[in-house]
Amino acid sequence: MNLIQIENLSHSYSNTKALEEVSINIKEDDFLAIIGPNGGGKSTLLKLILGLLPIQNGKILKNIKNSEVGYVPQNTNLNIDFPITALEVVLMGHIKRKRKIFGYAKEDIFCAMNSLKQVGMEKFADKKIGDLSGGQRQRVFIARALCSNPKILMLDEPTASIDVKGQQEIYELLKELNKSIAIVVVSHDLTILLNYAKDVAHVNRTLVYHSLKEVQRSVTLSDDHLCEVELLTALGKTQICCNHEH
Ligand SMILES: Nc1ncnc2c1ncn2[C@@H]1O[C@H](COP(=O)(O)OP(=O)(O)OP(=O)(O)O)[C@@H](O)[C@H]1O
Repeated sequence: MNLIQIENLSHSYSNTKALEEVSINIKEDDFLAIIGPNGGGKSTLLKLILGLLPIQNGKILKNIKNSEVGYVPQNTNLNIDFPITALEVVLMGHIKRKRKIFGYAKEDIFCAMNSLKQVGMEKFADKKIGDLSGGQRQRVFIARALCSNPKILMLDEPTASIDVKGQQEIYELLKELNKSIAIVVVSHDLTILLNYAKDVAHVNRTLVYHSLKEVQRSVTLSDDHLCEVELLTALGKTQICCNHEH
């Protein structure tokens, strides 16, 4: 089932045309990587899907509620010195939360703990967010986005400034979550493309969609090792061809 249908979406900022005639569907079991050069329009696309920017041209049809689109923004490492625990960060994402005068409602804490459990961080509930590693912190932000039981989880550069081991753990977590939630990741990191994503959308004002299996097959067929530049070049084109010499 299509959870989100995007049809002929265009968006401009004063004189800059950021997106032009972009169409793509997001289905319930998708693991979609959105890649492309700096300034290509990836964040604009994400913001339009999330309703953070008004639609100028084209359509976004959602077969789910807005609250069922979970979002993990970029740069969530900001304000890590703020004295707040992992559990409190997750509670902040609880849309139905009834704030009591002192503390939180029991059912909200139960829900938040459940989200922390989903990302393997329940033992760190009372730790200050600033005392966690980059990878652990990102898991907490994912838990926050899981609070509203999303059908799609959208993440903007989820592994930026996280060490390799932490990145791997985040990807494995996303793979696990993808058993029941569609995952959409904006990333410059090709690991996610090569090992985790099922499909890829290359966004550079226009959008070119590829099934990743087909891309990998065509890129690896002509070579023993996968050249990242070739892969990116191939993804930027409608026709994939990697028969040239190294
Ligand atoms: N608020 C804004 N006002 C004016 N121009 C903007 C604004 N936001 C983005 N742009 C321009 O729109 C284009 C697309 O930007 P966008 O941030 O969507 O790209 P991106 O692919 O997410 O880039 P990056 O990979 O660097 O984050 C760029 O040319 C950018 O300069």
